[in-house]
Amino acid sequence: MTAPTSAGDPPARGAARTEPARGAARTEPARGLSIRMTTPTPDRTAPEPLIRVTEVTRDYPRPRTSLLKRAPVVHALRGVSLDVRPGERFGIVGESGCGKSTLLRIIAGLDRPTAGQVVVDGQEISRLPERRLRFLREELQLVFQDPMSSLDPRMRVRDIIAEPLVVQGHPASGARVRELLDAVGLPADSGDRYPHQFSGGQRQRISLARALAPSPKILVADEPVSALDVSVRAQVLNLISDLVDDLELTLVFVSHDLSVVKHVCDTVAVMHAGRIVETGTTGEVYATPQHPYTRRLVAAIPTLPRALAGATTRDLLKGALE
Ligand SMILES: Nc1ncnc2c1ncn2[C@@H]1O[C@H](COP(=O)(O)OP(=O)(O)OP(=O)(O)O)[C@@H](O)[C@H]1O
Repeated sequence: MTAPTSAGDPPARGAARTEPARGAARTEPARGLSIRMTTPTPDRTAPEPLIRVTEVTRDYPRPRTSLLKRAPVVHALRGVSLDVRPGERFGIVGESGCGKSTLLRIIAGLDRPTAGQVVVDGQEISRLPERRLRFLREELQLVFQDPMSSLDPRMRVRDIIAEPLVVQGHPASGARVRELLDAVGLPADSGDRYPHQFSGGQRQRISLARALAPSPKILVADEPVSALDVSVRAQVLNLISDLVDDLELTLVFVSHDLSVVKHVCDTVAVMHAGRIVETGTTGEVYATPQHPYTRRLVAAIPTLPRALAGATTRDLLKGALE
């Protein structure tokens, strides 16, 4: 990723990458999907990024409070620039209200910037009419925070998963739906059931299966585990990570939680008040944060006391069990 900067910010880190590439050969693909067997290594030398955001601003008008005054404006994004390379796992972190979801919506062509440019796979999308965004609807798929509200409760799971294919005019065979269910670790008969018959983690697996149905190049995830029980978060994060590897996806992953981004992403951009204040590999940003805001975020990551870090549940409950 090329380092984005905003006027007045400390310099963001450069394009140099010191973190080892996530390139080890894998032995097993995600279950049931026909895929290549090696993990993609982010292509640091690719001439063109898959996503290039240049000086994007987004202002939202607020309701007028007085006839005599101009309507106030929320500056949700203030000159954001970033590049995401093919195969990169790009995390965006920052506290609530800093503009993460707005940025994702603009990258996904669901909202338009007030100014600036967004190029996805070589096409400038920010001014394209909806009918010319069809390529984006196929290449880029989204997973949202709350699977219950993003899955239609009246539809069977098989129809939910097939929906993006049907909308795009592609055949949606039962075999393809079963293949996708298998890839996300759900039993084949899940297709006959409804979303409310699944747990939160399973519903997020359904969302992932639906997102993967059109074989996208880019997966965009907006806080995909923050509505889930802590106990299932790691499973869903590992699943996302494996699917991204196995299907050679490019991932854009938003979270307010740095430890979640560290788990999944190789690159991170830290957002604060509508700007990106720091970017770099997750390794460098977490080890040596440069911007004061990043330093505060990193310092706030909860860590177990060293003595407890390697302890088993039995060790921790020892006194109570005896
Ligand atoms: N459609 C809208 N109309 C008016 N203001 C908006 C709209 N969407 C977002 N905003 C405002 O823009 C700012 C950025 O919002 P955004 O949802 O992008 O932040 P976020 O970092 O994703 O926060 P969260 O994690 O809470 O979703 C906020 O002040 C928000 O209130």
